[in-house]
Amino acid sequence: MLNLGLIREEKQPHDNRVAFTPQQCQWIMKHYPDVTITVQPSTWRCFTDDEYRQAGIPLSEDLSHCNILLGIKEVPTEKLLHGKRYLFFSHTRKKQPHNRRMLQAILEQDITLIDYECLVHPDGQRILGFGFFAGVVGAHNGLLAYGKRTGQYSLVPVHRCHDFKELINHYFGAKLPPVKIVITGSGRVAAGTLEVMGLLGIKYIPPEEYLINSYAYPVYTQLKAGELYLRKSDKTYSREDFHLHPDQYDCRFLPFVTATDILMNGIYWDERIPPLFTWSDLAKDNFRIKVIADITDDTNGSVPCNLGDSTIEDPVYGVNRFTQQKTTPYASDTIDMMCVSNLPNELPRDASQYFGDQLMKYVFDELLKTESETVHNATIAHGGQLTERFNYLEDYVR
Ligand SMILES: NC(=O)c1ccc[n+]([C@@H]2O[C@H](COP(=O)([O-])OP(=O)(O)OC[C@H]3O[C@@H](n4cnc5c(N)ncnc54)[C@H](O)[C@@H]3O)[C@@H](O)[C@H]2O)c1
Repeated sequence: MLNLGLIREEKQPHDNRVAFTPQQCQWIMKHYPDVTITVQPSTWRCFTDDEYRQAGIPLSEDLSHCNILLGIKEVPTEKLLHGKRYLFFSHTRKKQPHNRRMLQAILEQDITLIDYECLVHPDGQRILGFGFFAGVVGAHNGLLAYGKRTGQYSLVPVHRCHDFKELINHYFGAKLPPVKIVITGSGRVAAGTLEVMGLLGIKYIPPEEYLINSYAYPVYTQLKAGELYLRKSDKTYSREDFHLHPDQYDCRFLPFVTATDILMNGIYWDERIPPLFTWSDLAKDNFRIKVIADITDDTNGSVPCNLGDSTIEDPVYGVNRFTQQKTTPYASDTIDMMCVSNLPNELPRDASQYFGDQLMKYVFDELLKTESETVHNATIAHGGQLTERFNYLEDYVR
């Protein structure tokens, strides 16, 4: 018998997402007679307690009978239950200082920690992530900001919509000016931005044509890593080599800054990868980009004028192109930056459903097995010890 518990998100500020929707819970209980699900009540979850109740899913404050507890964000140490098997995003594998105490408590309390982020397919691709809806919301927010800046159209903020379906209804009849949009990346985030392009009927143009032509209707192009980076020595690109030695590559984004109104950035980035452009490029007269939806969202990262996160309530700030200072947006010398770090929380019902679908498809049966390589490889702590794979965290917890 497997007793699953969906825990209430306790980390501040409260996250509104959940691992399984009421309908998904119902489906699981119907198809897996040996599995029960109990939901800890919550007033801030995107699905209400009543929605679970109506789906026939029991609610209980006490989850001590559960053998697996599913959350989303880190669990405050005082809320951890001794000896349980937990799945959530622990953000400990890079030795994040703010989660050190939590991992220590997990070890002290004999808890098994399986980290969603470490669950991967055999080819190394991550199984779970919220990137798709980050891409959807980020693209929408970028367009909304451009509409505010130009005064040419207006869009409803996503977080005012009940769900994605309602957002799509708002797109009916939306007419955009002949704007040029560049999308970077090819992962889940990029897929979400492409979804919005499709829904709004924005036309795809190959990069070479996009660079030299003007259009009487809205268009976008997409730059994947292979189109963005070239090895300095021989002007080639190999994915494997780039991932190993990104510092040996040049970035080819610059021509696009003179041909683009909105940048939607969804490319993977770390410190060794060259940025898309520099501050001095930004100060030049021919720098045409007016709005950047930096969905990747690394402060001073692939987009150097990302000066830190913005919030769902106040998603856009301005950056003065010459003084490099943060200011109010939509002024003549500003580039307007959308740098929300928790975009999927604007569409929590859909983001949760998508997450639950992936969890169901690729992880659930693994959890039921006594031995699973997928689960084993994502297990950070077990029986009061770090697992072999995560032994490198020893100095972090000691
Ligand atoms: N703002 C938000 O709310 C939000 C939400 C989710 C994700 N994100 C960020 O967006 C970015 C993209 O996320 P995603 O979900 O599309 O990722 P993804 O895992 O779906 O795709 C990442 C892409 O980067 C490439 N990649 C992976 N490892 C790489 C490496 N070492 N070097 C170079 N390229 C590599 C992959 O080939 C893939 O094409 C990430 O930085 C992520 O943190 C932001």
